[in-house]
Amino acid sequence: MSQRFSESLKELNHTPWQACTQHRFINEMFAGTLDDAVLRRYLVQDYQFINQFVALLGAAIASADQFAPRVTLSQFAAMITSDENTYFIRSFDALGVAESDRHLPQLSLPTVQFQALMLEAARSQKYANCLAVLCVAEGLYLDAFDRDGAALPPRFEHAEWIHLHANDFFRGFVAWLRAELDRVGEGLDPQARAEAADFFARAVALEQSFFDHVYPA
Ligand SMILES: Cc1ncc(CO)c(N)n1
Repeated sequence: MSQRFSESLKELNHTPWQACTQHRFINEMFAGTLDDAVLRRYLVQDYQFINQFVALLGAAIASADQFAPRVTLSQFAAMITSDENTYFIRSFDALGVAESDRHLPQLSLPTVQFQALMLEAARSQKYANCLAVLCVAEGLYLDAFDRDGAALPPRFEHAEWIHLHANDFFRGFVAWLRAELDRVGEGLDPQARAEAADFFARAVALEQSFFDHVYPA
């Protein structure tokens, strides 16, 4: 009972969580050896993920129970829609991504499924469900990209993506998200906890298929 809710969810999903944090995509990005075609597919699909992700942040802001979490979530939304958004645009330019693929690409199955999961969490209007999905998306990326003592690769498309998910602001936000899921989880009845746990598990599985699917079969 004393275990943190956020920690217990991570442990329950340990196998797919670890498959993501040790994924070849992350390793190749750190090594600077990632195939441009793989990165292009990833970024084109991820920009569509981010679109719905910002909407999920909006739903978390709307369903939060206090002003303080609204402020923290809004500040994170500000980062995503400024520094992270311009990273995508500059990377699309560097990788020669066509205008149509930036704004209206053909969506892959994992992208469609992830968008649907985020929309479902948003529409539930339950803060805990929104937090569960946010905790996966950001917590998993922190665990994947925040590697002790690892040098940044030379190209900005690789280095900046790593840095966006391994800096003090991001570390602080993920620590806050985990504590917030613990706090909100405390007040839930068993059914609502199970519902949030289910969102968490589905999000982890989708993170894995998202990394997998940018590689040719
Ligand atoms: C699919 C996916 N999950 C998480 C993140 C982190 O925001 C991202 N950019 N894309």
